[in-house]
Amino acid sequence: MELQANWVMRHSRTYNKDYYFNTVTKESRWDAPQVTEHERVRASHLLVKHKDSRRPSSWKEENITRTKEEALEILKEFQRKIEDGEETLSALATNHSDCSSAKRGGDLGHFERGQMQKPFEDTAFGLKVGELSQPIWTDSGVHLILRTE
Ligand SMILES: O=C(N[C@H](Cc1nc2ccccc2[nH]1)C(=O)O)c1cc2ccccc2s1
Repeated sequence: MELQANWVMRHSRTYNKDYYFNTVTKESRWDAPQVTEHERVRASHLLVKHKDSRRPSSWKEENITRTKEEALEILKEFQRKIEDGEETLSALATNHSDCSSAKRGGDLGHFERGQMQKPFEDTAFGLKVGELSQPIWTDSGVHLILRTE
């Protein structure tokens, strides 16, 4: 089982059982300190909506009529540019994201679990800082997510 940083398992001869020792704080415990996953993350995203999106409208386009397939093709082209280092997600989100966060380079700020649509949350919490997601679908459309904190 993964231990939190600086914790090591030791064996107590007095009680003949294992205990846990923090090499930095010198604290010792009988119970293993569980790894608590990060409580909140910060992420930016680029959203391409389609005609069946929850709100098929954006600052860019009053009435969005593209199909889901077209939205995905558009997003995959953005993904290629970001992965090739040709463009940044922030620059592409500013000009092309159908989310109002486009005005902030796609930055959504910090959020905890329970705040965003589940597929988005699960993907964001599964990313390492600096990692870009694959295209993911929510009721809003198809997104690329970049975890920033
Ligand atoms: O829900 C929003 N915008 C929707 C589109 C959308 N749907 C999302 C679903 C998950 C994460 C971000 C998402 N953005 C819209 O503009 O139709 C948000 C905009 C902003 C702006 C700043 C910070 C948070 C948010 S959440």
